[in-house]
Amino acid sequence: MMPVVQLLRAASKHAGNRPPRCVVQTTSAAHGVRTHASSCTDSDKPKVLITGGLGQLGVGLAKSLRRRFGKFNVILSDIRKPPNHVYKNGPFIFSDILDYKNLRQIVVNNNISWLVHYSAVLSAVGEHNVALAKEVNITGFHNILDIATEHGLRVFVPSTISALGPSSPKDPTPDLCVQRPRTIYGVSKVHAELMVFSSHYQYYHQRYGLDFRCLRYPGIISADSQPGGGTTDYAVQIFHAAVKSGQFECNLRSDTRLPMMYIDDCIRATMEFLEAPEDALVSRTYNINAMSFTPQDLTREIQKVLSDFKVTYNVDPVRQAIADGWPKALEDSAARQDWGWRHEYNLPELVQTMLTHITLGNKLASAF
Ligand SMILES: NC(=O)C1=CN([C@@H]2O[C@H](COP(=O)(O)OP(=O)(O)OC[C@H]3O[C@@H](n4cnc5c(N)ncnc54)[C@H](O)[C@@H]3O)[C@@H](O)[C@H]2O)C=CC1
Ligand SMILES: CC(=O)[C@H](N)C(=O)O
Repeated sequence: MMPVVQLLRAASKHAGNRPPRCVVQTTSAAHGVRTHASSCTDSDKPKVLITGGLGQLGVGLAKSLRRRFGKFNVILSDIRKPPNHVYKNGPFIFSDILDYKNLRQIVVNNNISWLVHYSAVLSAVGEHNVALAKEVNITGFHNILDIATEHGLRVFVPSTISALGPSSPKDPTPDLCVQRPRTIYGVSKVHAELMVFSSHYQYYHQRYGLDFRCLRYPGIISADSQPGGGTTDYAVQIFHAAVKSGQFECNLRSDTRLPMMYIDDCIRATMEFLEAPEDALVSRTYNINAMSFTPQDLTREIQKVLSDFKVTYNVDPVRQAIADGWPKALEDSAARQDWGWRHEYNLPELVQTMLTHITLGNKLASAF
C-alpha cells in the first residue's frame, strides 16, 4: 500500500484551490426548471422503489433520494443479501424482477409512485451469458413496464452508451441516430428505449399516466461501490490498484476513448431528471455527457499524483470489440437545454476525488 499520508498530501496539493464540488446551483434552465433547488411538501413526496439496488449505482442513489424524500420513502431491493450498513440505512426488501406477482405486491403494499429500474446484466457479463441477459434485461424490463403501466407510475430506466453501435455517429453521438449495437446488453437497452413508443404504451401513457424517463449514462466511476461486469470497469479498478499496489493491468487498449462520468454527477442527473416537470421534457430519452478519456490519459492524470504508478496492457478481445463499437462522446445539448443538466467533474477533479476517497476509505478500514 502507498504511504497514506504522502498520498493524501499529494492529492490535496495537486487539487490546489479548486472551488468546492456539489455547490448548490440555482440557475434557471429553459422551461423554468430550477436545478438542485426544487422543494416538495410531505404530501408531494414520492414513494420510490429501486430495483437491482445493490449494484454499483443503487446504494448511492438511495442515499441521495432518502436525504431528499425521507428514509422510509425509498425502498432498496435486489436478489442478493445486502451488507449490514444497507439494512441500517433504510428499508431493504428482496425483489426478483422476474417475479411479476411479487413485484406487483411490493408496489401495491408500499404505495409506490416512482420506480427506478437498475437491475441489469451489463455488457461483458451479458456477452458471456446471453440467456441470462435476455431474461433479466428484456423479460424483467417488460415486467417493470407492465407494473408501471398498471399503476400509473413514474418509471426511470437508465440506458447506456452500449445502446449505440459501430454504425452510430461516434464523436459526438446525438440523441437521435442509427442504433445497431452488437451486444445483447445494448440490444436490450435499445429495446427498452423504444418500447414506450409503441401504440400500446402511448395509449397507457395518455390513459393512465405512465411517465417513462430514460437517460443514456456514460461509463460510471465510483470509489465505494464496485462495477458489475461491464466494459468500462477498468476505469474504476485502476484507482484501487494505483492506491493498493502502484500497478495495474488494463484490459482495454491504451488509446480506447470512451465517455465517462463520476457517480455524483450521475446521481444528481438522475435526481434532477426524475424531478423535472413533465412539460419540460421534449423527449423521454436523453444523452448525458461529462468527460471522455483513454486508459493512457487516465494513467497520466493519476501519475501526476502517484508518479511511480505503472500500467501494462493485456487486452481482452471481448471487451475491446465492445468498446470499439461505442461512442467517444455523447452530445447532450438537449438535456442541458430542456432540464438544466450540467456536469461538475472533469478528468482532473475525478482523479483527485477518487484517489482521496479510496485512500481515506482504506485508512478507515485498517483502523478497525
Ligand atoms: N455502471 C455503469 O457504468 C452504467 C450503468 N448503467 C445502467 O445503470 C443500471 C445500474 O447499473 P449498475 O448498478 O452498474 O449495475 P450492476 O451490475 O452493478 O448491478 C445490477 C444489479 O441487478 C441485480 N439483479 C440481477 N438480476 C436481478 C433480478 N432478476 N432481479 C432483481 N435484481 C437483479 C444484481 O444483483 C445487481 O445488484 C443498469 O441498468 C445499467 O445498465 C448504464 C450505463 C453505465
Ligand atoms: C457503459 C455501461 O453500460 C457499463 N458500464 C458497461 O461497461 O457495460
